[in-house]
Amino acid sequence: MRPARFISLEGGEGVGKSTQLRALGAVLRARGMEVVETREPGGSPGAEAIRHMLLTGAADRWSARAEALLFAAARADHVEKTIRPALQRGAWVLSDRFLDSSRAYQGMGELTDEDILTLHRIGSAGFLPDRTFILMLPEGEAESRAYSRDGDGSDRIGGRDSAFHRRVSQSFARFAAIEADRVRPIDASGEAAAVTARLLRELEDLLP
Ligand SMILES: Nc1ncnc2c1ncn2[C@@H]1O[C@H](COP(=O)(O)OP(=O)(O)OP(=O)(O)O)[C@@H](O)[C@H]1O
Ligand SMILES: Cc1cn([C@H]2C[C@H](O)[C@@H](COP(=O)(O)O)O2)c(=O)[nH]c1=O
Repeated sequence: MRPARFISLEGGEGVGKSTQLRALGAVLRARGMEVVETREPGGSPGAEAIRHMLLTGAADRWSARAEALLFAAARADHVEKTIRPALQRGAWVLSDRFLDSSRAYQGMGELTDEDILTLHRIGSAGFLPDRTFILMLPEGEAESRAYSRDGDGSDRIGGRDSAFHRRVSQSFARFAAIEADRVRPIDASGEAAAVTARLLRELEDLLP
């Protein structure tokens, strides 16, 4: 029997991660697999409480260092309480964002990529997904998808300026280029069903 797998979906705001996570979950369940759909920040009661603290309030509510530590703490709880137990009982776990979001959002300013990886080693023993998909979409398209969903209301981090979000997207693209074994770029344009088909092609070698 093939082992349970941990898959993360990553990318900037509005690229279609949540939509694809649900679609992928439905396809895998139709094959008889147990699937746990989860998200970050969040995915366990403790991490959901931290999510609320991270995504609400004033833009300067947290310093860059406090913010990175809170994401790492939420992830530690998520891994321990939700992800590892699900994998141990044989379920596949699909997570809407994981470590690479911290690397892309928190690891390119006051803190470096190495700092974020160090926090992850401390918080979650360096636990990594078996495969990570980076959903890629031209900037304007992602923005208009997010706008059609949220209007002007975005969360504390989503509301940062477009230069910030451009750097985030560039960081994600870099991870896909330099960590090609784990991290796969996926063209997120076109119909949702076409994107799901691209994801499944890139997952085929791991499927039972
Ligand atoms: N392939 C697609 N074509 C057109 N619209 C789409 C497509 N996929 C998703 N959408 C729509 O775009 C919006 C953003 O999608 P979704 O919430 O899945 O993105 P996300 O990456 O999870 O966003 P965020 O990180 O900001 O939460 C939603 O309104 C969704 O219905
Ligand atoms: C995991 C993680 C997330 N973020 C940011 C990215 C988004 O702006 C929000 C999460 O909102 P979503 O609608 O659920 O995608 O949080 C981050 O900055 N760092 C992280 O590690």
